Amino acid sequence: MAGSEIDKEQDYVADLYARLDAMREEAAERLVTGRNREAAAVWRAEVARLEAVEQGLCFGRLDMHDGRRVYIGRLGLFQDEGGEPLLVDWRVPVAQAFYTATAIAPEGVRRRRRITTRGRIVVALDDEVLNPDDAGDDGLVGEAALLAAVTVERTGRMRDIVTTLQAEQDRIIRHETDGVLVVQGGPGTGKTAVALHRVAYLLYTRPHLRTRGVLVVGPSRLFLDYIGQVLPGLGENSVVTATITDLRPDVEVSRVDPPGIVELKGEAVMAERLAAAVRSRVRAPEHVVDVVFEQEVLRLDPRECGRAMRKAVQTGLPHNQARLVFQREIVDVLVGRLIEEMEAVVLTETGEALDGGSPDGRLGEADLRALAAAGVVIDHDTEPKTMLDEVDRAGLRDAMLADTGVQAALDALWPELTAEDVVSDLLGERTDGWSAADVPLLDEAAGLIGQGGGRATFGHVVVDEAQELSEMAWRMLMRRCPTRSMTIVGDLAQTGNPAGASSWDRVLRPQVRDRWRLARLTVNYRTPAEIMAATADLLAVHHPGTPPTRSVRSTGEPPWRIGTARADLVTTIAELVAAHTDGQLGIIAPGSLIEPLAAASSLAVPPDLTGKAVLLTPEQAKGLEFDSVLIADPAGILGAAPHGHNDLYVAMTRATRRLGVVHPGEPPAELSSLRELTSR
Ligand SMILES: Nc1ncnc2c1ncn2[C@@H]1O[C@H](COP(=O)(O)OP(=O)(O)OP(=O)(O)O)[C@@H](O)[C@H]1O
Repeated sequence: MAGSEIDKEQDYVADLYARLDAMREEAAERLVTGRNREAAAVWRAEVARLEAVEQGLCFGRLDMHDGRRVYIGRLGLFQDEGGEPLLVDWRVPVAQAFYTATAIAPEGVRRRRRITTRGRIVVALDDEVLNPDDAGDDGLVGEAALLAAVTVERTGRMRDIVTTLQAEQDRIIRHETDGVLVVQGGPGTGKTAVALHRVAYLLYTRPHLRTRGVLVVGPSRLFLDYIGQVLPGLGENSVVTATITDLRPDVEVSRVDPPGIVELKGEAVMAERLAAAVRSRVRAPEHVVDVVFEQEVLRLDPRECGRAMRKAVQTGLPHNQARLVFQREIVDVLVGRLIEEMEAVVLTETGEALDGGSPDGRLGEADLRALAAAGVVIDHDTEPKTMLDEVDRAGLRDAMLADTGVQAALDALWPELTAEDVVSDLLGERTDGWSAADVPLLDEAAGLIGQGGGRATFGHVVVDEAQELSEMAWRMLMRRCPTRSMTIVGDLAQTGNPAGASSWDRVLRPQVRDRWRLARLTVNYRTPAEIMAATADLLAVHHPGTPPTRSVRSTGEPPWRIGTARADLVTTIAELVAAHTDGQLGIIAPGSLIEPLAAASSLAVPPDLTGKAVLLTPEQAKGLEFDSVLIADPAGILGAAPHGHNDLYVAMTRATRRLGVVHPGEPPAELSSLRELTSR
């Protein structure tokens, strides 16, 4: 590329940064002089957005057949207000061709130019002329830049891929569905990256989501830290990230359930059981209930109770709120009864006959006669009057509701519940702490009894590693997304949770019926072909029919295995870790080996993702990646959990370059075809 061409682009890029600097200055000034808190918040967000786009502000240019030239970058810049665009945001329609135009379908593009910058300096230009005559199409766009991006050394923090997004990814990012979009794809196909870029896209194209809020759910805090820089790097700082457990910060998780229990607690039928448990706490009495109020014994008929209960249930309110309706109904009955008795006393003093009045406290015929005999004038033109007016009745109602005796009687019929009581009663255990699998149960119970007030909801929810969610966790999430606008990404072959998904239809249909669309990603950008080939046996046995992903590159380095005596496993791994110098190393081991391996190699527990060597379980490794991966005791991983084969698959597919396996004794059959190293 002629130096002068780089110089020209350098001048252009320098102008873009100058414009950016001017906008930053203006935003900073407005932040200082802002009139109120809302204005300050807006300008603070704008300052953050403008700061975030410093690296790689402009990364592409399209030269169109009609002579237009479009520069593409992380945000839109204009000459001045209402003026010519200098830089087009990657999310606007005209920028799409940068990702999708091919020689066969050039979309009006004559030339696509990639502009690589370091800081504010243009260091390389890479041109593709889209000429239908030389369309050797492997489906990849900007292959050189893509390969450079996927081979770069990993740092323990995910980066955005806005400069090298591929067409199949771009189509998902811009998918127009309002409902649920499920993205199924094998390991390394960019599901996480795509989900996060889709968030940035949706926030840009549907501004109302900024106020409604976007939630990104991930499998662990470790994973959320790993992806934490991506959206800010795209200028989006307003997204909430959480694990399912984080959504209930009031619940302290302190126990781990065995897999069989996790599975049971995750099943949707638990929702029915909880609902039945709550319903069973409301019980109509079989006999008359005596309610004592200020020395009066008021009799409550089972039928009256039943009527009040039905009325309360018919409101459809949650248990604790419906309880208030029930109480009001019953207290009305009791007040009526009390008034009857009070009036009976008055009337008795007149020496006349009684008819007991009517249940609502209105005067009966005999009462009216008795009152007339006593010289009380009744105005027959208006409603028959009781001797006590509405104010008196209201006062009596309040006094009754505040009375401990009355409350005790009402509580026995319809008790106030807490979610904690409902769940521990159902589980038949008075727990000394909660497990992660209990959280969706507590949340469900809170919804049933009306404890969930103030629960945050979101306009769009992204679920990553979505195969890990139990049916109960899905219910919990749906309560936070009333519009059911969601992007769900995952891989059913990687399910590790015993209560996780084996079919998208099965988990989603009960929630959204057929309002979901499936999109697939097929190209593996992380794992080289040699490593994917080594997973073929595992996939064939446990997920027959699952199409293997197509790796974008091979490294010429097949994965290897080393057999050791069990007693030597930890020292063998320690030696390999000590000898490792090339890039970031992930050591993936069954939970039982974490402590001894950490001690032998001075590795951090819990893992530190920015370390040169990171020790984790397959569960913790989910969604992460390392330059090299060492698997310790694959048979231990296979046997440690019901979905051990999926855990091993996850472990094997975390490497961007090299994979090694150390196995005590014979290797598991699925790995026996790996090249065996006899000496290290
Ligand atoms: N178009 C792309 N350009 C550059 N890098 C890419 C591209 N697509 C994906 N990658 C990189 O490939 C790696 C894998 O991506 P990601 O973690 O999103 O995959 P995944 O499908 O979520 O994987 P898994 O299911 O194994 O967790 C990441 O390093 C990501 O940056």
